[in-house]
Amino acid sequence: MALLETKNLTIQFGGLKAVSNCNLYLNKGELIGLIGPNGAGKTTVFNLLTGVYKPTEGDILFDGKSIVGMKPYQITQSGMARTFQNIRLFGELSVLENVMIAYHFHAKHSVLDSILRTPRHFQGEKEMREKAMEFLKIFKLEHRVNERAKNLPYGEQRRLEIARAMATQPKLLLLDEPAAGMNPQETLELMNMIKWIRDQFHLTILLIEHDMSLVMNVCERIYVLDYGTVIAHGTPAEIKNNPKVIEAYLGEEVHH
Ligand SMILES: Nc1ncnc2c1ncn2[C@@H]1O[C@H](COP(=O)(O)OP(=O)(O)OP(=O)(O)O)[C@@H](O)[C@H]1O
Repeated sequence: MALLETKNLTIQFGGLKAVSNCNLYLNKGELIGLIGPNGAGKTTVFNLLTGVYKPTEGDILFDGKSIVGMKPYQITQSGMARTFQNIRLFGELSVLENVMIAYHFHAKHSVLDSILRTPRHFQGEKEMREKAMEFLKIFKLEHRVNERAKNLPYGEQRRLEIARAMATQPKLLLLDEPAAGMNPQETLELMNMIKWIRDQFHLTILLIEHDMSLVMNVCERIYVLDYGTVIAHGTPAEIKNNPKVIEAYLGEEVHH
């Protein structure tokens, strides 16, 4: 069964259809790429999926239920997490605190427990800290736990953002250009890590990436957007040889 399915998803900004009749489906456990030239509508698709924008037309089914009209926090609670193209961390907070904040979504102790400092509060905090540490280890950030997020090198900030998204215990993880600004070695490590967390946590992942060669190596299927429309969909091998895709990317080179 599809974990996520969009049906004729469309959004119009003034005269511009940023996303037009977009049909995506993601089966449970798949790692899917969403690629396309600059301005193709990739981030807008994420904003639609996460409730930042409401579609002009169409539907989004998550785990079989429509999520159109739900608020972003409700969508997060229902099991979808994302990272952003421009990193959004709490720069002044420590690495550990950044992850613990996300974990609060699933906290078993209430705010009242925290205010009253009940035993449940301390137990809850302890569990949260342990869970957060687990994710930080996976993302090789355990040596940074007490540093302020803003002082981390760029590649580590990107990994921290993913660790934080993971702490909300999502079923679906949306990653917006996770390797942007990383060097080839960091990129390779990150891609291996993404594959690993997918397997380990039985996650489904949708990954936006500008660089085609990069998604080719990790994704099982790829959707290609151009001017808001899906112009191609298939396995990496199919996408690589698709004339429409080649044209869209060649066109981009001419324009830049
Ligand atoms: N809130 C908005 N209001 C008006 N236009 C918007 C809005 N958000 C996005 N757009 C437009 O929608 C189109 C798609 O933008 P989007 O950021 O989704 O593309 P993208 O594929 O993510 O590009 P990039 O690779 O550069 O990040 C662009 O023309 C953009 O200017």
